[in-house]
Amino acid sequence: MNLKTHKRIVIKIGSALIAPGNKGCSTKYLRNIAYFIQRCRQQGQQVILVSSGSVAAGRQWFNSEKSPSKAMKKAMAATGQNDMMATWSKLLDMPLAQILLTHADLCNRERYVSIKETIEELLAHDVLPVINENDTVTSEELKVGDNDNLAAMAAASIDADMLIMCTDVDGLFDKNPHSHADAKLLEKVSDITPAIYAMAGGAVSSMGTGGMQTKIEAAEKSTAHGIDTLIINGFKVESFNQLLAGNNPGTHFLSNPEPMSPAVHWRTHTVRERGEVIIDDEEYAFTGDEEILTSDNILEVKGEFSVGDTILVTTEDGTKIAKAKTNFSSCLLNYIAQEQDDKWSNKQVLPQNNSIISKENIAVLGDA
Ligand SMILES: Nc1ncnc2c1ncn2[C@@H]1O[C@H](COP(=O)(O)OP(=O)(O)O)[C@@H](O)[C@H]1O
Ligand SMILES: N[C@@H](CCC(=O)OP(=O)(O)O)C(=O)O
Repeated sequence: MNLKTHKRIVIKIGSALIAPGNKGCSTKYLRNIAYFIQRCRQQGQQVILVSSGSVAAGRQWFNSEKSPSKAMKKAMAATGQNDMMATWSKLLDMPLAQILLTHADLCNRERYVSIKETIEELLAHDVLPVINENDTVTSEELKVGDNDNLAAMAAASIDADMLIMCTDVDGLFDKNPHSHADAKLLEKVSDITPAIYAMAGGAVSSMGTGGMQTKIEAAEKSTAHGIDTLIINGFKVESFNQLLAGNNPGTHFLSNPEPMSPAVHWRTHTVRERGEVIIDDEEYAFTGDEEILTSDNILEVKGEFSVGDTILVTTEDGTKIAKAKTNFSSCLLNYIAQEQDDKWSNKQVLPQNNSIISKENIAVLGDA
């Protein structure tokens, strides 16, 4: 792992670094990070910042009980976002651009392309993009929910080659270091298996969202796109010195040498499925030009979806086969599925050999 060989770096900063101790924004830890960003840019590298901390920064202005309501958190975010941007502006001698996103923005192909084009333009003009989730407008359905996954989705959208997640511990340990004194740091992870996920303890720092679980999810997304991914301790200046010296100061998740195509990656790792089609368990070829999945194959349809939505294709035993764009609505597919159950009905609802899913950019899933 050598930072210097990377050209486009996404750096994600956790809340505890922005507003340590819940006392509003502080420059205490951000100075080192600002210096690191400046050095990267001097070396000719492009940097994109994903900054958490709006809720933590805004908290001081609210008479907040221990666990604030969703509405109060949104109000804190709206207040703290301003302080957070102002703090970065104070530390970074460069123009900054604020980009507030929701999951719905990233799932919509037109908006996704628009986000990518805007960031490309900002980078071409040496403006530093600062991304956060648009907490004020999010709902359960619309939100990413944590900035680790948001950073990975953003990194993939702009074809970054490195993602650095700065947090309050040295990296991924084999168990939560806060509750296990004998926890050992993993320096390199080449395969993100269920055993790696099992290392993430439930605990999250007092200010963070998602803990190690969401960082591993993010690493799975970004490495699949060919992005080298690091978790480092953002409290320690030494982490940044080591990075600049070309060393790995934390946990390095190795990028996949054979990354997915960007469109397949988007469908697999950014878009959420709106429903599910359960098919019979014959073998299907999800590549090539042949007809792939016809109405004859449908056993059951779950959820409500429209033409063009992304759906999950599974078999009866729950095996996930693919994520793909549907050519038909759930309403029509449900009708067809029911017609097939009716032995006396011989209705031909769809032309034979009419594929249920679009043949473009099918994401074949691991189980297939
Ligand atoms: N296996 C593990 N290795 C390291 N940290 C872990 C592990 N399991 C759980 N954690 C927790 O994850 C926390 C970091 O995540 P989080 O609080 O969400 O930080 P951030 O705000 O930087 O995103 C650590 O403080 C630690 O309590
Ligand atoms: N959008 C939220 C950050 C959510 C989040 O993921 O926080 P963290 O786990 O500290 O990176 C905020 O600005 O407070």
